[in-house]
Amino acid sequence: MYNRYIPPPKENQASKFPQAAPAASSTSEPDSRDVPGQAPAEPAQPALAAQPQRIVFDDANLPPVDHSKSRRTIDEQLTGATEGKKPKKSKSKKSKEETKQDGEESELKESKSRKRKRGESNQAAVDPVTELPEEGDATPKPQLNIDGVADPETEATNAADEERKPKREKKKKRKQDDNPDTEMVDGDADGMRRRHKSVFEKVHKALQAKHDPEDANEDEEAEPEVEHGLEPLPQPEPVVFDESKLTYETLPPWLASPIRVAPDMARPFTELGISPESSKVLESKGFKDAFAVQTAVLPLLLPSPDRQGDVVVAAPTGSGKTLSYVLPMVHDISKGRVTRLRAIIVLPTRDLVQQVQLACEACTAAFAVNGGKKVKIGTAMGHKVFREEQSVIMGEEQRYDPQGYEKNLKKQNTFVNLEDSDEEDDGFGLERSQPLPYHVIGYASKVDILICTPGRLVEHINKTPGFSLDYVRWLIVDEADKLLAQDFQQWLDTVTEKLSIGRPGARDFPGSNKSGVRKVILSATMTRDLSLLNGLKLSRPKLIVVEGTKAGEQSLPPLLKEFAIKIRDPSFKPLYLVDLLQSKHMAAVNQDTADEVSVGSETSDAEASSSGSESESDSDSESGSSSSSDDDEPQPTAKLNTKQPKLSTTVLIFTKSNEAALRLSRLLALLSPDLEPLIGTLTSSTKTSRRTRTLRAFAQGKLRILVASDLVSRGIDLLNLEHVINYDLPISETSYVHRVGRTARAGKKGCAWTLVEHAEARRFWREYAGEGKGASTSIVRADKVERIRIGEDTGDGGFGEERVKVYEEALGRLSREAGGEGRK
Ligand SMILES: Nc1ncnc2c1ncn2[C@@H]1O[C@H](COP(=O)(O)OP(=O)(O)OP(=O)(O)O)[C@@H](O)[C@H]1O
Repeated sequence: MYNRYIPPPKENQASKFPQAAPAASSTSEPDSRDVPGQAPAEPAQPALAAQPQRIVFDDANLPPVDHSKSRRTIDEQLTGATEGKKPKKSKSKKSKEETKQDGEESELKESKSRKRKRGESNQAAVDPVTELPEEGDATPKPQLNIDGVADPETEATNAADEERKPKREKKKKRKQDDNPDTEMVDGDADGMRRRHKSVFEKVHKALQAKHDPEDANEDEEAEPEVEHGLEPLPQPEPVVFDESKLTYETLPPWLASPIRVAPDMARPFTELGISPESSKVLESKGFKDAFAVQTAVLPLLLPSPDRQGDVVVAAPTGSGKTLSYVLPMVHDISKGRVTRLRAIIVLPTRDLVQQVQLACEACTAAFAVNGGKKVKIGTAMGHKVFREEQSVIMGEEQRYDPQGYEKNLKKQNTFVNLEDSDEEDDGFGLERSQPLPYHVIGYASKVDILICTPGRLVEHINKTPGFSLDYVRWLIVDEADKLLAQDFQQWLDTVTEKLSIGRPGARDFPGSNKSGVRKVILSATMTRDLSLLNGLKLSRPKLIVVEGTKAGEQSLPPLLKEFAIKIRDPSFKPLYLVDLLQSKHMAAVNQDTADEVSVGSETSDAEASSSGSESESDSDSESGSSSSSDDDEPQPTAKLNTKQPKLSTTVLIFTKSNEAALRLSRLLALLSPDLEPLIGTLTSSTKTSRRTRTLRAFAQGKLRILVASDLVSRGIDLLNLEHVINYDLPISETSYVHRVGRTARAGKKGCAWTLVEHAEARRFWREYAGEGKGASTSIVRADKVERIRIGEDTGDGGFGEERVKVYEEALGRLSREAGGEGRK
């Protein structure tokens, strides 16, 4: 195919159109749109004025009208020319105008006589506006200005039409001769219509040509056609849009060009600026070498005169992000003497608050050596009564202040009853002490680091007397994508506002010229949404990512193996789960996993039993909410497993809701009583103290199976957890990444199993596994997801009769218990 040569459009092409567009003949007609007060083209005809349809504007009732604007707009529409160009008229144009004026005069006379003949009955001719739409185009209207008077500027462009007038006159005459009757009634109107029509067509054509240069060129002076050979004309290189690149480049440089760290990188802490003494303590706690993400983050956060910006970390689950910020933060604070609130760590759940508290405590010991300050750590997460929490994190201090002392003394004397005064009831959880002479009672932080949930932090900011962020120089936001997406009580605005003000010198970093607040933002699934990140008001941020991932991708731990199990009949899904738990697949995958646990030894452990019977409420007696360890509990009529199951590994099972977790936990116990003592339940409605006990029992190996809602899908570090089972499909790729990331942590192996129902298969394979037609996933993984067959013990895709019977009995019992019937 060869391209046709198209001459370029002439520059002044558009400006020619007005000249080509003739003025409507109606310029010489009096018009119904005449506005009194402006000189009409000719005196109004009394007969016409009597027409009932005619709209006559009365000067007295009308405000003065400035039509110049609308006229200009209309003209511009028509001509495509600006006013500035209008005065440029050619000589020939001028002479044409003169000719036209003569023609106008004669036409005016002719028109007058026609009108006299026509009389009052011909309305259409009276109001040309009603005729104009006949052309199917509103464009002609502008041929008349809004006063009904021909626009002189438009008139000037009508010379060409005037030249054709004699022809039309002749034609009209011929027609009149042919049909004298018509002429009597419609002749004038028809004549006008034809004239309008021809004008409109030309204008229309001109306007079209303006938009379609190809057509316009046809009317133009023909450019000599350039003949080409048969070879195609040289074409520019086709532009290939690399969408990923485009998206990437829309990010600011710090997000688009992150600092990349190899996932297998490891270095001794001493090489990263941690003293040998501190490193020794860390080693004794199990932290021998720094993990990859720590090797990148520590140098950026440890004291240094040149590296001072904020840090954003996007690294896989279990890669050691916690230590990467806790170490430098504690290191910095341990250099001080006075206890002030220096750091805030914000986390989405209480369990994570407690977990990070343990990590902080491990590190405080490491930096308390060599005379460093023993950093004090507090938590605020709403697990205690507010006043109690206040008294844990804030305390009174006697400050020498004679002037303040006198002032307070005067104030106190003005209150008759101090007990009732507002002054006394300051909402603080401590009994107020009496000030020493010449001292005032102030409030001071009892902790250097506060680990908290966002809602509780805001409460303390708003309600706890003396609670201030004036000295805070570290703000850590862990699981940032979650915290930024859900703005609990507008916590971020509240905190950033407080951090933006402060006393001079209060935020100075010891041993550095840095002053201010260092922000460290972390997640395994870090958002690149700038509208969210902007809320953090980061200063000169740097992004750390683990190599192998691009913007918007989230990588799984390298030693994680993933499996998918097809569920042929969802109504038997719990049986598939039981079969998986009792299959050879549920084996230890790491050498150092605790020895095989026999059921008999576990049942004797009181703590495991109590933890295993986690319930949704505080009451252990609440039905349907726990896998009770009552000895006298009757067993299902037919036993599923005659052999003693041995679970040599640890399993975390995710369900879609609290309710589902509780039901499944109970059903598992009913279907497989041998497993019952090993099962614990974790849901968001479980009391914090119970959750803590369950987690401890699991860490000790007393519990081996945890059934949980998504409460523990983020951040929770379950020691030696080897298998994660997605009993219910997670709601998103992000949720999948966090759930399966509870295993294969800290360089260990782990397995993730997903039960996939037929209706979910498409979504799972495309969006989560990234396989099949139209696959699209943000998840980066070392190996493909493997398909595993489980259950279906009859070989025909179903379960044996005996199992189905047991199953139905268990379901029946579960529903009776849910209906209020207690456990026997
Ligand atoms: N240098 C280290 N040496 C040995 N173990 C480490 C080291 N750093 C961290 N760990 C351990 O690795 C595990 C995972 O660490 P951490 O909880 O910080 O991971 P994470 O990256 O925050 O994961 P998530 O994104 O799931 O919250 C923890 O058990 C932690 O104690």
